[in-house]
Amino acid sequence: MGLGEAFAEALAARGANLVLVARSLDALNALAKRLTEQYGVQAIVLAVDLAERDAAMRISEELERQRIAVDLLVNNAGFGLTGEFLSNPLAREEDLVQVNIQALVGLSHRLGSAMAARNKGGIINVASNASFQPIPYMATYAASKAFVLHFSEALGHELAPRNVQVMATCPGPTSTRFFAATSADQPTIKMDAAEVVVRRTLEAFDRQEKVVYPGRSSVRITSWLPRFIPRALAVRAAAAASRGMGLH
Ligand SMILES: NC(=O)C1=CN([C@@H]2O[C@H](COP(=O)(O)OP(=O)(O)OC[C@H]3O[C@@H](n4cnc5c(N)ncnc54)[C@H](OP(=O)(O)O)[C@@H]3O)[C@@H](O)[C@H]2O)C=CC1
Ligand SMILES: N[C@@H](C=O)C(=O)O
Repeated sequence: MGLGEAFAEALAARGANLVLVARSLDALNALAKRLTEQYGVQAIVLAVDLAERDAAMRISEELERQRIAVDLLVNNAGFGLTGEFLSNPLAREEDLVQVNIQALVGLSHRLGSAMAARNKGGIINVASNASFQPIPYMATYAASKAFVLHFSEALGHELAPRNVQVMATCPGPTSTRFFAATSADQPTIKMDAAEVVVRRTLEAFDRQEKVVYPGRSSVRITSWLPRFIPRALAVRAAAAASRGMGLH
């Protein structure tokens, strides 16, 4: 189960109506049907490729057309690229920036504006344990997640007086399809379950936390270390970890 499906299920279990966004229409429809039947909520499906530059605009226009006001935006969609930066097609690297950063900024701006106007709302942005240091052989991905963390903290400060709560969640390796799409060699035993990561994320959001580390503590420690060692050493250590995961 991906983190997006786990968020959808946990929120449906709390009685929330859902707008589900991804590219895979059949999978979205199957999930919407299951959650509607199981939890009695409404679930609307929007099949959108967030790698397209106008994706956030099209989503917000469709929501306006259907007169849907979003109370909680979960910016979860994202993907990783591994290996040497120069060995990846530039178009894929640019897609990553578009999906992991630009779409998240676009949706935060468009839906965040509507929330601020209503003086009520919430945004959860999915960052990562990769947010805390540069990671050679995952360079663009880790940088995108550093962006998500910093952006969320700053936006949270700006939107707090408008009663819009913003939180970044920083999972460690989690058992989803994420790693299958990369060259990483990551045994499942070392990963957290998506349901646990989502439960801890939503509990932290309920406590009005700004940043949450919903993974196991051994991973959280690796997010502290770079604060206490020279940056060049942190980069070398991250490169060694990447090699350990078979990324180079
Ligand atoms: N798994 C992990 O170890 C960690 C993951 N994360 C982050 O969690 C988030 C969810 O990933 P995870 O569940 O693990 O991975 P999955 O690959 O299982 O899920 C990724 C989700 O993003 C959607 N998505 C990907 N590309 C696009 C696109 N171009 N347009 C629209 N939707 C897209 C996918 O749907 P579809 O393919 O149908 O479009 C899918 O729902 C990501 O932001 C990831 O970076 C953070 C830390 C750890
Ligand atoms: N666990 C992280 C990378 O190694 C991530 O998937 O974001």
